[in-house]
Amino acid sequence: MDDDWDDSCEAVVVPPPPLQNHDSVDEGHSLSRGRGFPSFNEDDEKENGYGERRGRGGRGGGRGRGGRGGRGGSREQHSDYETNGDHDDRGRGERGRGRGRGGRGGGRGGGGGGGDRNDYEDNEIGENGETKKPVTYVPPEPTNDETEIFSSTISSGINFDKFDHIAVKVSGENPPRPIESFETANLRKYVLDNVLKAGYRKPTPIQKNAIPIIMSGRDLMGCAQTGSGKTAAFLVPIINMLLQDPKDLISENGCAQPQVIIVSPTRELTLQIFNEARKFSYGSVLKVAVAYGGTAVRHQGDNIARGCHILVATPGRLHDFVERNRVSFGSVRFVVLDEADRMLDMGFMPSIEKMMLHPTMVETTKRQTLMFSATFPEDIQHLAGRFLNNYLFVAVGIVGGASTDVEQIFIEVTKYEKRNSLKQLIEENDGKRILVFVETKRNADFIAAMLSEQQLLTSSIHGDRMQREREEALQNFKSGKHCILVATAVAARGLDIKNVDIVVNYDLPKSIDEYVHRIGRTGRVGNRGKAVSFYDSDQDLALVADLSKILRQADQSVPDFLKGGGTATFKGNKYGGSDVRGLTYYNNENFNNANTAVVDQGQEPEEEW
Ligand SMILES: Nc1ncnc2c1ncn2[C@@H]1O[C@H](COP(=O)(O)OP(=O)(O)OP(=O)(O)O)[C@@H](O)[C@H]1O
Repeated sequence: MDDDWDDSCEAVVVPPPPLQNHDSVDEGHSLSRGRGFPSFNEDDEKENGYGERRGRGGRGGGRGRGGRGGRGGSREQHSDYETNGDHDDRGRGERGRGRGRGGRGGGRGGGGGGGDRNDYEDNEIGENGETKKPVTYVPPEPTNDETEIFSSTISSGINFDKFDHIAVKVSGENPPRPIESFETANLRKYVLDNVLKAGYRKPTPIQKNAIPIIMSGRDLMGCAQTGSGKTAAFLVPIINMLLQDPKDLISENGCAQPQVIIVSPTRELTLQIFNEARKFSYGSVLKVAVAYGGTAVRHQGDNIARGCHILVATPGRLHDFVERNRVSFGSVRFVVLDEADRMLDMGFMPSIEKMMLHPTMVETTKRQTLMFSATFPEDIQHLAGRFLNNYLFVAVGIVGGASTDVEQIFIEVTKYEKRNSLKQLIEENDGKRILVFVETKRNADFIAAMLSEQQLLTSSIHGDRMQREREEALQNFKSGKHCILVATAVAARGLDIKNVDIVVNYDLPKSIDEYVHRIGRTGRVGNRGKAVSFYDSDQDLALVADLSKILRQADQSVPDFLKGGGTATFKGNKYGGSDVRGLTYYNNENFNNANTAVVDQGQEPEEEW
């Protein structure tokens, strides 16, 4: 299963009392000052659930962790990518785009026919249909407080208006005109009010284009830089259309038939999209439900069984419910793949195929299929084509390019210098909110413990942590209670966190796509951000060409040690991204001239560097 790789260790989690909102999270779970990190004794780790770890609060952050650190250096531990798929990246292990993905595949067998499970235990279903240990974590109920619902938005920054100068390319047949404003987008009053309550004054380029495309009934592949409003670009028109043309909410024999299925690769991103969907449908009749791994099955199942228009899910948990006959796809009007390139690479493809080809799934021409990401390698676009129907392709700026609002700094280090470099960087940026990416789960714990010893309030998030811990870590970072979050790739994509001042790549990722997503956790929606990456030539040489291309595209200087590294592996170029169908691009400004004809001009040439 793709998204619940760590659930089996959760059998011993004691369900917390229902919490009204995240702010009321029990402080005892804090990871600061050495509390709450997984034991370094592997036996302890096996036997201890979260509760027991908490009980060791008095154990100093440092002792024992020092020993772990020594081992960390010599003992290679694979990342979330390679070992258990963490959220999403198991077995990927590639450098560069579109090549060498492999290793995971397979997905869970069985279940294609809807399954015959109708039980309602808290056990999750394993990869081969086996029943796993029960998971009892019940997440806090989502808030109903209007102010809180609408406060999650990041305020747009000083560069927001510069979005308008980014080249937008649309390809495909009969693209509708982009909208100029939310007020003239023919939105229903409820929806427009919610958009305005969220503080949106002007649509971003992806919203200007995607909203009319979706509202005209078309399929879409949308590519725009990190933090440029892709979520609202699909949620707003979908919610508008559901309200415009309401269909009965169907839930028969406890089996819900959602009209919208939105899938994303990680649990936290799924939860975030769920909250965004609640925001834009606030006050309406629409019911939004969420399903993601690491949480009690029964709890989510009960909510879903009451019927929902919109279901936001991770693929593993979604299939779990499908196999239990709790969800079917017979009423689907929209399927959305967020982080679509990730959802369609080898790791998640089996799950996506299973959903798209499920016997109950509405056929391609009778639903709308929408895919969004900041990165969209061409080989993945090819794979996507079979799930789409005569789609439009929208590229805002360079497909796969980094946000130009992020200043990218590289520091050349050896692996032995990394720790001191990190400490120094944190000292120099006292009080700033810093997100530190590392490659391995073990290292995430080690670095978090090391920083906690220095009295720096630190959380960590990775695939070996229990879901409750993951959500608390993220919440502590979001609320500013902890200034530092140490994360693996599980936090690289999609998370929208206010005031992230600096992203640190303590370890550079294996692929340029992930680099782009990681640094995109800062510098969002027109705000400026900074990314500092530790470059270790022993480890990171294969990424050099891609990094220098990304830097040049963002008009940033390339340090000498990143020059001359061969040919970049990805094809985004200065003049907009490419639609693999080789169709003509219509720039936004030329929409008056864009007619119904589609002219095949062939593939855009790769830009020379
Ligand atoms: N038109 C707008 N005006 C002001 N703020 C906006 C607008 N659209 C989106 N935002 C805000 O911008 C932030 C980033 O949006 P979102 O998370 O949808 O970005 P994204 O493009 O999906 O990024 P990523 O590629 O990292 O997933 C959110 O806080 C969102 O509320």
